[in-house]
Parts: sequence; C-alpha cells; structure tokens
Amino acid sequence: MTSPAATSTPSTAPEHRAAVLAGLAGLPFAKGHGTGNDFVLVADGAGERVLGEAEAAALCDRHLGLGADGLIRAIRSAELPEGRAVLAEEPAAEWFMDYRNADGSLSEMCGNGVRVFVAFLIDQGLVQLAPGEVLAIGTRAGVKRVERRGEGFAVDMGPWEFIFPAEAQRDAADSQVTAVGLDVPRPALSVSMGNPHTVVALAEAAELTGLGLHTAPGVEPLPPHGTNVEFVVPAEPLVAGGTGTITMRVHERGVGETQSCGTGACAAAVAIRHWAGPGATDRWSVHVPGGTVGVTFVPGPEGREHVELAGPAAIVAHGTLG
Ligand SMILES: N[C@@H](CCC[C@H](N)C(=O)O)C(=O)O
Repeated sequence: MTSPAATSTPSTAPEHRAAVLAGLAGLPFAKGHGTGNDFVLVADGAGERVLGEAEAAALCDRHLGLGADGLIRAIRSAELPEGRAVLAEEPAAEWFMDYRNADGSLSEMCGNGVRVFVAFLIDQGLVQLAPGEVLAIGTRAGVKRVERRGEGFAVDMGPWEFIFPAEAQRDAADSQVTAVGLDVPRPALSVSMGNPHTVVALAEAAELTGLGLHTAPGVEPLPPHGTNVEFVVPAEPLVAGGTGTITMRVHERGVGETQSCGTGACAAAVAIRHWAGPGATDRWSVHVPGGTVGVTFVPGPEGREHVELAGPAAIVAHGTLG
C-alpha cells in the first residue's frame, strides 16, 4: 500500500500551471461532487496518461485550471502496483480509484470520492450497477464495497482505528488543536479511516461558524502523515436506537476547507460515539456545508466493526481540456 502524500508542492506559478495544462490538451474529463466535495474525473483504464502531482494540482487549481478538491483517475487495478495488491485480495475489484488532493498529494482514501467514482464509472458506461447491487473498488486503503442505494451509494469503509490508541483509551483525547477563532487549544481525538483525521468537539454552533479555516489548524502531536481536521458540534439524541446528529466543518490535508469530507464524517461519528460512552447510538447523520451524509456502525464479515458511509453523488459536467 502506498504511503500518503508526497511532501513537495508543485509550482503554483501561472506559467507553470499553463504549461502543465497545455500538455493535457484533448484530455476528456468530467466534473462531479458528493455533498459539495468536488472532483475532476478522468477515465484512463489502461494507465496511458501522465496524471501525477503537477497535473492534479494544475487541473484542481480554482483560478488557473478546472477547479476541484481532488483529481480522480479511473484506472484498471491491473495497471498499478497498488491495484495489483488489491486484486490479490479481491479479484472482482477491476477498477481502481487513483485519488489525489488539490495540491497534487496522494491520499489513501476519499469517502465522498469513491461514491462519485462509481457514479462516473456508470456515467462512462464502464460498469452497470442496479439498485441494491454492490461493486468492489480498489483504493490505496484496500477494497471498498459500494452499494447503489436510493439516490446515491452506501460504502463499506472497513474498520476504523485510533491513531494513538493508548492515549485515546486512557484520556479520551490524544492531541490539542488550535485554530483561528478558538480562544484556547482544544482536546482532540485522532482516528484513521485508512486516511488520518483529528476530531475536535465544540460546545455550540457559534463556535463552529466563527472558525477561520482559511488557515490550517495546528495539531499537536500531529499524526505521522499529517491529518484532516474535523470540527464538530454533536446534538441529541446520542442514545442507542436513535440517530445522532453532528454538524461539522473540515479542513482537509492537501486541500484546505471543503464543503464535505466522507472519511471525516466517519471519523467524527467514531470520536463522538467514543466520547458519549457505552449506550451511544450506532447511527449518525452528519451535516456539512454541502449537505448530509449518513454514518452507521455495522458488524464486518471478519468480526471487526465496520463503518458504512451513505450519501449522494452527482456528475455535473463533461468536457475536454482545450
Ligand atoms: N484530503 C484527504 C483526502 C480526501 C478525503 C475526502 N474529502 C473524503 O470525502 O473522504 C486526505 O488527504 O486524507
């Protein structure tokens, strides 16, 4: 499995962006989103395109490129080393979601992205998926099973993990987070959904709206590969059998503030349920600026608890790089 994000940042100079985009002339693309988390999508089944860090950053540039939170390439799993590792686990995972953040860095997983990815495969006629059917998708966080459900998709995101398990169990918080708009550092809990997250609970909606997320929050200690930071306000009921409600804003690693983060919503539900203690509900609605996603804790086939993420996915445009 590839470890995350390259650490160097591609040049943001306009002439560099223009040169990279000129090299992509003629490239067909689509634009899609899941609850406002938006992506440029490219079908490159045989892996013939050069779509690395510089290309992703240029395409995702909101002023000089197409503009998106990330680039998703649909490539056959057999064409990538990470994909071949996935095929050894699940031979049915023909398609691999090759995801990069807006700054060009790799991430292991994108929860909104994988729903939009499947919508794109259907849109391109690369797969057919009837309501209730499940498609196995290769990702850098392993195989994800995506079910077509209602107006969108439900994804088995696999098991969650604490990033600092000893501290999380002992103190219910493992780090401190600072951000523009917060008077003092706040305790936080770091959760892996394949990619890293740090969740901070705030007391009220006014604190959430008052945050300045144009500046990256500070996290101490920082998880080894950086982190996405979710600020959350939970609301009642949190009790078993009910649906817990969370309002969330997020600052994403490699992007900045986004309208939504699927893996972040899952991490938020993990942290809030942990803080609520025994008897808390397994079903959550997470409200983000771009809409609402559902998070449910379910038993996994191997005996571990899995997280299911459900939400919409839309393909809104098709085009060709000029
Ligand atoms: N920025 C994230 C990757 C993208 C997460 C995504 N928005 C989601 O919906 O899960 C990272 O670097 O881990």
